[in-house]
Amino acid sequence: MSLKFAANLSHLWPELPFLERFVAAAAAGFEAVEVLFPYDIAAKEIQRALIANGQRLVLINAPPPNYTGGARGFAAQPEMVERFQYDMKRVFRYAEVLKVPFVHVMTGVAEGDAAKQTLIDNLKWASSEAPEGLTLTLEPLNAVAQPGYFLNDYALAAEVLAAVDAPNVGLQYDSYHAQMIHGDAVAVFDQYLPLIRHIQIGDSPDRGAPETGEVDFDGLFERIRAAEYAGWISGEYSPNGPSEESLGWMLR
Ligand SMILES: O=C(O)[C@@H](O)C(=O)CO
Ligand SMILES: [Mg+2]
Repeated sequence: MSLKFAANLSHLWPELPFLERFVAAAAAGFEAVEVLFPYDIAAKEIQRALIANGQRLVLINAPPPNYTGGARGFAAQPEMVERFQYDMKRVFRYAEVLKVPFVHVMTGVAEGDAAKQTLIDNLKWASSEAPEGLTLTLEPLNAVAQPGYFLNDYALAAEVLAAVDAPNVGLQYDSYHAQMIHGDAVAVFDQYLPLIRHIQIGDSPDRGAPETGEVDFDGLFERIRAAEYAGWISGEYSPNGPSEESLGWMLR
């Protein structure tokens, strides 16, 4: 089976103005892109870029940090429940206009049992409010990249997902974070495969392009193929040079 690739335009082609990154990604063969926080730009403008370049937007993050003071989410913050619901409604409208299939819900900085329960409750609410066809994802982020971030471990993500128990909420696997957190990105993929709905790839420890660090990409792509994974695989890393020259992983 052929794998489906996407380019993360928040990371790739950093030297280009935002809307020109769609053009560069199309020229490199990407029919799908993801943008972590597109909310600075009117949905219409992004829609125009997608149509002009024959692309679809497969993932955005929530909530919009430019709109909510820069925080990397607050889905696990007990005092922010009202704001979470308000912001998620805005995210749902944005996702609907752009027909986005995945929204990564960010937990923010938090710790403890109350934070975990808040995250579970917020996700239960969001899963029942999400528009048809939209899947919400949780992505464990490593403590070097996101100090104090609540969801910093795959086992914790699995625990939360089991408690939420909703078909439209799943795991976002990122090889860079998996390697940083657990030391073996391939083992993490194997262990949590049944929960994975979306994949991002980058190497560790510097978050460079695949094959510039410690992640075993031969092993990872072998497992992805063996699993007959039918979702998206998005390049989310900081290229050390022209982005076009960092795309060897697509040939796998
Ligand atoms: O891996 C990451 O850092 C991203 O996927 C993300 O969503 C953090 O903003
Ligand atoms: Mg990621």
